[in-house]
Amino acid sequence: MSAKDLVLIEGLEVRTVIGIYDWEREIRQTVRIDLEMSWDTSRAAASDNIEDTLDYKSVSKRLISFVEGSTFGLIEALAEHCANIVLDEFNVPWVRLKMSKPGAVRGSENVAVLIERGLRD
Ligand SMILES: Nc1nc2c(c(=O)[nH]1)N=C([C@H](O)[C@@H](O)CO)CN2
Repeated sequence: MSAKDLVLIEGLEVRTVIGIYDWEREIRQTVRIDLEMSWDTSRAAASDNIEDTLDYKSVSKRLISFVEGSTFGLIEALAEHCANIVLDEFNVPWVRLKMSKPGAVRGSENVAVLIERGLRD
C-alpha cells in the first residue's frame, strides 16, 4: 500500500473565455492547469493494467472539454469546478490544483491560484 502516491498532470493548456473585464468576455485566453491527484498506484504497478489506475488521459480530456466550454470570470471559480470534477467523477480522494493565467498581468511571468480539496491520507 502506497497511499502517498500521486498521479500528475502538468502544464495542461486550454483556451477559454475567462476574466472579469468586458474585453475579456470577447476573446479566448490560455489557462494552464497543474494537477496532483492522490492515488495508490501499487495495484496498477503489479497488474500493468490501465484499468487499475487513474487514467491521466481521461482526466485531461474531461477537463479540456469542461474548460473549453466554460465562461467564468475568476480563475478561482474555474479551479474550484475543475477540482470538483476530479474528485466526483474520478474517485480521487484528494487533489491539489494550480490554475494559471499566464499573460494576464503585464510584467509578470504568471498569475495563479493553488487549491487543495478532499482528504489526503
Ligand atoms: N484573484 C484573482 N484576481 C484577479 C482575477 C482572478 O481571476 N483572480 N482576474 C482578473 C482579471 O480578469 C485579469 O486577469 C485581467 O488581466 C484580475 N484579478
